[in-house]
Amino acid sequence: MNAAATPNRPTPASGRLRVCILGSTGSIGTSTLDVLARHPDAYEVTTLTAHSRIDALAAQCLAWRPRQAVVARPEQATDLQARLRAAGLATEVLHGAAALEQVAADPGTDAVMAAIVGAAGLPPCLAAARAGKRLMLANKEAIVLGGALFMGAVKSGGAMLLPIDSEHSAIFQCLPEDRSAWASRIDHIVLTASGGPFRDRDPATLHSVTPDQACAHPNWVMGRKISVDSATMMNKALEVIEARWLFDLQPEQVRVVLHPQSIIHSMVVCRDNSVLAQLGTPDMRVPIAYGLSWPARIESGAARLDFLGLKPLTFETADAHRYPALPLAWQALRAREGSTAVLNAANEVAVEAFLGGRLRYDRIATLNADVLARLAVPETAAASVEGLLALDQEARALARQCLAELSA
Ligand SMILES: NC(=O)C1=CN([C@@H]2O[C@H](COP(=O)(O)OP(=O)(O)OC[C@H]3O[C@@H](n4cnc5c(N)ncnc54)[C@H](OP(=O)(O)O)[C@@H]3O)[C@@H](O)[C@H]2O)C=CC1
Ligand SMILES: CC(=O)[C@@H](O)[C@H](O)COP(=O)(O)O
Ligand SMILES: [Mn+2]
Repeated sequence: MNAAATPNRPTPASGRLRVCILGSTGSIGTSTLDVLARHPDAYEVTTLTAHSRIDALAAQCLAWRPRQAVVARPEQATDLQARLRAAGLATEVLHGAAALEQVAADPGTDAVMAAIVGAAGLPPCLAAARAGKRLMLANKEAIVLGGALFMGAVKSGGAMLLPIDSEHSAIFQCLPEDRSAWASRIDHIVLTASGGPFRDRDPATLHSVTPDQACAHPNWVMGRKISVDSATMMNKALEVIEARWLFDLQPEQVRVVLHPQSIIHSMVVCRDNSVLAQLGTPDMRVPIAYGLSWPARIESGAARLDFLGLKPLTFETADAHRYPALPLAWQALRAREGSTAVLNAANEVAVEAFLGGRLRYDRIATLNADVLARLAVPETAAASVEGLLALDQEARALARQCLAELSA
């Protein structure tokens, strides 16, 4: 196949890949800009988006001079537009959820970095997929919510879906470029999990954990929501579901092992029991650089592994007693389609409540399990975006009800 002729490996007149970053003010967004800054001749930033950090977005716009910027609300847009005009920038400032979809599908953009946190990222991801973009997916909640519908949009839109989540990038890096060869090669995959900040803590004491303690990840610096997910291992549960869809696997073909050093980012166990692993220092700029440059490789800024200076690489069982959220992934995958959307929605409500001081840490998994068990997913819910978004809302309402019951 002529790579240059495919829509996701475009050759714009400038010769530079035109990149939209959804969620540019976050951890993945800023790491993406860090990688892009190393390659000014290869990439151009067309679009930056933010939700609450408008000052940070303004600074990014001044540095990158994008064609478009998106914020959440009209008054933020008016304010930012005035600031950028005063600085002599022609950037058009848009606002709202529809604007995110618009910029994700913009014909003047070749590649979309999906770095919004949470279910809010699904509609713009779908828009990018339908428009045939190179879609670099960090926003795991979007694929957990979207499931088969998300993958269908990627296929029918002719998009190139590139995993950014470190584990899924690792698996992707271990697999051949020809996707039709994947099924015959893979026996199963092993996602590595750090175990988070409470790997050695007595589970009976987890009720008193504070948000700052939960966000103190041992190996990665990330946004607060994913940091809490890593502590509870809901992050790994979401990643199991994400892997099921990205690599078209059965639930039992996705396994998890604790690897506290986060040096092996995940592994493919092949049919012949050969194991392929991807290793590196824990730095998201590696998967981001690979998403931007695939199938080539570019400098990322990450430190190289020093094998002689490494601590021993160790492995442990991911214990369901310590991490009760983890088994919910397989439970949801085996239940009616749409159940993973329910689990994700419940978790978003639970984590927000925990970060806001309204839910005990050790009740996040309880709330998620309760919502998953109590909500009867309608048969056709997963057949349309509207059905999935309605299900997401229903699960959030039930989660808020469970929250009130747990706090009573
Ligand atoms: N951080 C990491 O290392 C990794 C992250 N991921 C995944 O990548 C995604 C982003 O994570 P991370 O960068 O850590 O998160 P952050 O919280 O650091 O950043 C989130 C970004 O999304 C924006 N945002 C938040 N809510 C909304 C909304 N409702 N609508 C539109 N934009 C919104 C934020 O804007 P603002 O800042 O202006 O409020 C910010 O730009 C998550 O899905 C996470 O699971 C996956 C692997 C690793
Ligand atoms: C960097 C990344 O991809 C995160 O999802 C990371 O995996 C979190 O680490 P654990 O969930 O393994 O603690
Ligand atoms: Mn990950």
